[in-house]
Amino acid sequence: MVSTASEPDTDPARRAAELRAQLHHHAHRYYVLDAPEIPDAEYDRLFQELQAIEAAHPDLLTADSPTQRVLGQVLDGLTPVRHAVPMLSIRTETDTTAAGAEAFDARVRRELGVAADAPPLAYACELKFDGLAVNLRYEQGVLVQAATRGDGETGEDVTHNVRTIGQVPLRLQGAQASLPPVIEIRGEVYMRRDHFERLNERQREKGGKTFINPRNTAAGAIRQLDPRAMADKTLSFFAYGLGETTGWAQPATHSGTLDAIAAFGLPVCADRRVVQGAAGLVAFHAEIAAKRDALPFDIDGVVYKVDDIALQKRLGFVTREPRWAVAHKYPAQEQMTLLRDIEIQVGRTGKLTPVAKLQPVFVGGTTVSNATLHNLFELRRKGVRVGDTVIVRRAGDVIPEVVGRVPQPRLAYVPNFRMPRACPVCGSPVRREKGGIDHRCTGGLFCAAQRKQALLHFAGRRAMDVEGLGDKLVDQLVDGGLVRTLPELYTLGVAKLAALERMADKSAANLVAALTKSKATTLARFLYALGIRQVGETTAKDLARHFGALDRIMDATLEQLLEVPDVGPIVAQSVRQFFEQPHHREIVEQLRAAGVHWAEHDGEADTTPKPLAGRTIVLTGTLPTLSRDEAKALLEAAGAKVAGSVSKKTSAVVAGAEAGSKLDKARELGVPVIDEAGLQALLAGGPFPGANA
Ligand SMILES: NC(=O)c1ccc[n+]([C@@H]2O[C@H](COP(=O)([O-])OP(=O)(O)OC[C@H]3O[C@@H](n4cnc5c(N)ncnc54)[C@H](O)[C@@H]3O)[C@@H](O)[C@H]2O)c1
Ligand SMILES: [Zn+2]
Repeated sequence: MVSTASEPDTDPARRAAELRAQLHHHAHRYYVLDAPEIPDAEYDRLFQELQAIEAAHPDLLTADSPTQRVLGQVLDGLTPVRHAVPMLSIRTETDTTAAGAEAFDARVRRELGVAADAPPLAYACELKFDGLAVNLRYEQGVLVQAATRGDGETGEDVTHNVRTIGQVPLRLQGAQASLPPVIEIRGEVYMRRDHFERLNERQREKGGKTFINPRNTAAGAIRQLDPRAMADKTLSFFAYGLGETTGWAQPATHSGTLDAIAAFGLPVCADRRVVQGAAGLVAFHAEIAAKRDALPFDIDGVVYKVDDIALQKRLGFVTREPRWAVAHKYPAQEQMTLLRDIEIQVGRTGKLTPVAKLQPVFVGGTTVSNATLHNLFELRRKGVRVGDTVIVRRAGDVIPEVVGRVPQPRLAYVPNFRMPRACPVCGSPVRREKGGIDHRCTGGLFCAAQRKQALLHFAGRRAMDVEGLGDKLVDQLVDGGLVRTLPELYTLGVAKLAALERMADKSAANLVAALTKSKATTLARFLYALGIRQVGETTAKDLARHFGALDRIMDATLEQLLEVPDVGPIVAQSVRQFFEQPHHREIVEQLRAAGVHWAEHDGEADTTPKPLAGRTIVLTGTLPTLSRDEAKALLEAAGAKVAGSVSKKTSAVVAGAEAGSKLDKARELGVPVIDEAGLQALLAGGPFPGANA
């Protein structure tokens, strides 16, 4: 563990006061500002330390101690709501082993005075969602108010925002007469992990501020004054309990109550079960632990509740917690640790990612010593520097990331991190596109980090179309040092290949044959195969058509490139940059020397007839003889643009067997529909059908 401040005081009274002050500060950051400075696990440690001191020195207990009250507060601007039934906290069992569950069962049985040989108690087991508690008040079946927990007695009115959550029904399901006059349903507003990742991905693309974790994002969004702040955030909801009810016969069990709530149309999580005794609790805890990473949302534990409502009533409450429930935690998904260094990793697309080298820390169930910092902009915005105490998050199968630093003074000056000017893998210059966020190695095919990706792309069906050269084989070829550059592919012989694992003589011979076959290609395919950034299939075709010869493309100036229809400054720049690299030219020469060839023409002087110039065609369904790619190639050769979806601008739809929604759309819009025979007629220069030209 890393200490956050100077050495703690050893005098219990002074230490207790210090802890109370710290906990109040962090509770304010967390509950009121939705901007915690330390991970929950650290807060919990401080909390437990205070609890332990108070237990050992009861005279030090104060009424305002964070251990005695729920610490939320009403935010300025939101209307306070007095809860008819207080919203409590839940006692936490931090012993993440089976002992945690056994201790709860033993306590409940003792408090109920259950005999040692009595049958086991039934418990309703649920997930502990990591979000924000809200109370939904329905009157005559209509949602009239949604409120946060606040300090438990008084929450804040967030009806305006909760209304925007699609999963929360504005009206309960069921016959009007069967709906209770008043029912308050309690549950957790949360953000799914994929929604959170997407939100942050968008922020990163914009160079905007990223959010720390789904919990604080959800809590922050729901407490905004302006519901427009919710627009780009998708929140979800799970119901787990009740507040005030009138005129409703509540089922006799908690699990039955949740069934009834589900029948009203509220989402109730399917991962819940009624179990018997401590053994059942332990089994549930283990079962959920195993699937925690695969859940689409964050949980920080499971909750056990005595299922029988009558027993719940007998057990009652202590200060801030019911006696009949406990939260049994899992290892935290956020921890703090020391940032030892920042290194650069070069990805398969050449992107340079700053990676945090951490003092190893146990987070989200594994020991983490590397975590991503995404990009220079994010690193700078988070303000992290080597030597800082940082917060690391690892949740689900998302790669661990540094989400921020723990604010504390630095003892020494540490310079700000800078991106290297040369790629640490291949030494090529590093560039950032104008207005872009990412730094990239310009080494392309020359860079070992980009080699596998480059080979796979090169061999792809729409590129050089080398049959049988897939993922696994590329891994073997590169890792085994057989292929370091694209041209080396063509030096592979049967003997070398057959020596590879899982490679028989026959398959080696097949691959060599496929490589030989791929040498006869087109200029467009070859250009596309080189993997020039921004040059997709269509652009490659445009360039090939316009220039006609590779040398003219390699030597083209920016101005000349910009003359190509549909080529803008970003593409032109990228083509220039690629061919400015001497090793790229070398690779091209070596490929030509290996026998890769294509037909060239005089470019502008291209005189092949273009009967379909200016037409946009959509292909759908299976044609009797032409494959989709063949049809596309023929159409493009005739000057047509092949589009993926039907609109008013579509000139015609070529429909084959099992054509689906595109055909319906064409009919709806009155776009002419033809079959393969009709297509052949058009290619031959026949008249164009229908009115949509
Ligand atoms: N990082 C910080 O600075 C900081 C500061 C304060 C609090 N915290 C964190 O907040 C948590 C403590 O807070 P608390 O008192 O708000 O909540 P709690 O952990 O005591 O649990 C009560 C809450 O659990 C939620 N919950 C989720 N699933 C539930 C289910 N199935 N049934 C019932 N309730 C369910 C409800 O929102 C409920 O209000 C801790 O995890 C603590 O680390 C962190
Ligand atoms: Zn490189």
